[in-house]
Amino acid sequence: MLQYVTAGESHGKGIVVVIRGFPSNMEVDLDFINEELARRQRGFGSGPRMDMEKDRVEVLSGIRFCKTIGSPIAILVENKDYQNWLDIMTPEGSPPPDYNPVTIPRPGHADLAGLIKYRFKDIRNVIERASARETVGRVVAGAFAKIFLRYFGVSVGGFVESIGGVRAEGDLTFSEKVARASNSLLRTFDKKQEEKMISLIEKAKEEGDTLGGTFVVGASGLIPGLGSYTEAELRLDSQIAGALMSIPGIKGVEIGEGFLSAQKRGSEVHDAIFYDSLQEGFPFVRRSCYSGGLEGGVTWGDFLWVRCAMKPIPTLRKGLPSVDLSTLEEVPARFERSDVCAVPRALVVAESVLAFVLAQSYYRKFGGDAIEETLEAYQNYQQYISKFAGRQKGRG
Ligand SMILES: Cc1cc2nc3c(=O)[nH]c(=O)nc-3n(C[C@H](O)[C@H](O)[C@H](O)COP(=O)(O)O)c2cc1C
Ligand SMILES: C=C(O[C@@H]1CC(C(=O)O)=C[C@@H](OP(=O)(O)O)[C@H]1O)C(=O)O
Repeated sequence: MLQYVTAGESHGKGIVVVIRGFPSNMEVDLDFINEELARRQRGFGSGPRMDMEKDRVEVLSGIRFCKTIGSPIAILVENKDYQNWLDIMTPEGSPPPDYNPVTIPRPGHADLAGLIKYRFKDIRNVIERASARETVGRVVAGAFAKIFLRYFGVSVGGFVESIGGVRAEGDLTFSEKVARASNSLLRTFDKKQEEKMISLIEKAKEEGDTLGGTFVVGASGLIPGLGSYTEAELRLDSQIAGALMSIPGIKGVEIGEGFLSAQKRGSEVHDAIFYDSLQEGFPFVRRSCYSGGLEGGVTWGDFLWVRCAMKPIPTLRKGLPSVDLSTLEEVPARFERSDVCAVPRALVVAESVLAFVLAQSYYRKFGGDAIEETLEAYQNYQQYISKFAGRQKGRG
């Protein structure tokens, strides 16, 4: 079973991720993992913290001479900002005499709910772990997953579709959109609309406000048969939705055109099946992908896509009404250094969690202690898939 766990506070020593279950002998490109971390840091609308941090992995275990050795992989990514928080984030001693606990919760953040739940007096304890700084660990795990998926010819990507209601437009394929988005400031594919989005973010910033948006993530090169309809938790759509929904700020996930299809007739949204004898490998093709590439919680092969909605950032410079819990007075919510819009950064996190779920489903299907064994099982399955049409013919 492929799994990971992250640990670490936003202003603590660093973020740690422990990943278990990857087979041995997998080539690990640390430059690629560091580039994934850098991608998570970039994106118009980010706050000043992203100029301060230079996220890079320090491998603590599980890799030798650029290859996995089958043991748990432990990685540390240091927080540069820790140096400015030593006396506040120290695991030892007690708070400095002039330290003021945080007592004004921000609407939209975990502050109040976390304070109540964990019986704290200082919201700082909540902020530190609820912060999306933790997503550093998810991107590291996702980068390993992307490396694993490459062995099977799978690539994962995405693009921003809208910010604050301004939508990118263009009749392009998924991969064309991903390619165009990859070197744009907001990771979107429509230059013209991007300018409008940037102005919107600048205006929100000036006015002490924040913005959210939507993005699409997907994968290509998939085999048919990942996931299962046999048990609720094995459905790949539920695993993907759960993983994406766990990203801080993500409030909506739809598989393919989930919400649009609710307004249409079946004949308009179910992806018809065609037989193309010239198609190599798997000849049953679809000419549309409203379903997002999943039926019954199982991939039908090649392509899969999902749309996510991110709410506006909860920390507003012009704080919404809140209550100072130490006086019970109504006061504006505290402002603490923050992003204005993190949709392009959240997209990188979403790619990572999607990659990890897909890596889990490949590993569940093919297993193996060493990557050679995983590939052997995969090749057997590929052979079965390529002969599938021939075997079925005449059986009806
Ligand atoms: C990449 C990324 C960056 C974020 N940056 C901030 C930020 O700077 N300030 C903030 O208040 N929230 C930020 N958020 C969102 C909060 O972490 C999130 O809204 C909060 O943890 C509450 O969780 P919920 O929105 O899922 O309910 C960010 C989220 C992501 C994914
Ligand atoms: C640190 C990151 O994002 C942080 C996420 C975050 C939040 O509340 O989620 C609040 C801000 O934290 P800080 O006030 O320490 O700058 C963001 O910068 C990061 O993405 O690496």
